[in-house]
Amino acid sequence: MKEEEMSRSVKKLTGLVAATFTPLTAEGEINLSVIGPYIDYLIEKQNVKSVFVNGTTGEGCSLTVDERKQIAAAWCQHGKGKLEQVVVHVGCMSIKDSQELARHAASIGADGIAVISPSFFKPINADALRLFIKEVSTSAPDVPMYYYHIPGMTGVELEAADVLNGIEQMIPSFQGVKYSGTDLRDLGQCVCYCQSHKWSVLFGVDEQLLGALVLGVHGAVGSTYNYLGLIVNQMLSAFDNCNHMQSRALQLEFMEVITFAKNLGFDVGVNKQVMSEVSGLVLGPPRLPLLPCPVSKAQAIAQKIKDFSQRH
Ligand SMILES: CC(=O)N[C@@H]([C@@H](O)[C@H](O)[C@H](O)CO)[C@@H](O)CC(=O)C(=O)O
Repeated sequence: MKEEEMSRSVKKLTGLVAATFTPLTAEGEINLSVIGPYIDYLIEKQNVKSVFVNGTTGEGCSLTVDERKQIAAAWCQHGKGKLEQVVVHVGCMSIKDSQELARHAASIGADGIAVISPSFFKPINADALRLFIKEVSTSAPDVPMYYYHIPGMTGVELEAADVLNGIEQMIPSFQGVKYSGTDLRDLGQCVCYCQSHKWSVLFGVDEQLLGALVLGVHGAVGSTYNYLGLIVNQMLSAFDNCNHMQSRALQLEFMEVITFAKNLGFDVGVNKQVMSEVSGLVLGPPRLPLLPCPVSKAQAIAQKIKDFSQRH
């Protein structure tokens, strides 16, 4: 499909997208039975209707290819008629695994796929990373492709704007970038480049979202929208209505909550337990090397979140 045809047919990815956790049993096996109730919780309790599965929050890189397929299929199947978009993260260390996951995502009707940079053998320049993304996209040529920029986890510091430069010549299905970084100059360059192609820029540092909205990002993908979606949607509305006092107040209060969490230690394993405490969903433990979170720590953070939610 050509770039202009793709742009016409694609549902633009905007607004809040929950980066979902992966439910595991106490024994550490994937637990698909939670996904149906999880979708109902996101929609009914958080007014969040799009998801990003098998990403960082979903411990995607700790799962087997087969597990990732089962999880992606369950989100697509249970989300049919309920969720607006299911975007599947297919990034792996092996390009063959990423291609297999991309093919599978296309077969289950995913609304989009995303890929991080490989991080063991790292691309030496933007050309190499663009080529990697292209070779993955050829396995799902009609599925919108997003580059998932998260240098804090991959250690790949190539500027996202450099990766975007000219990518439309190589990948007609390319539709934007998920920017989980704090370099606002690079982010601004991505916004400019994406605007000219009608692509989406989705920000992934939840506690800094307001700064990115000012630069023109189209939405946000993050872990905290699993349990703070209602509040952050209020912030988005305040921003859209130019109520800067209210949007700033909400963002600063949000930062307080994240600072409290980070001071206690806030990794995906802790975050997963916090989600279980707040939502009542039984998401189970994280997978090694992440360690289970002491319930008391998760409860302290969950209480901060509940207090924040109840104040608005
Ligand atoms: C490093 C990390 O996990 N970052 C989160 C944020 O949502 C993060 O949890 C949040 O900003 C709180 O610090 C997301 O960017 C991750 C993400 O989008 C994903 O799970 O794929």
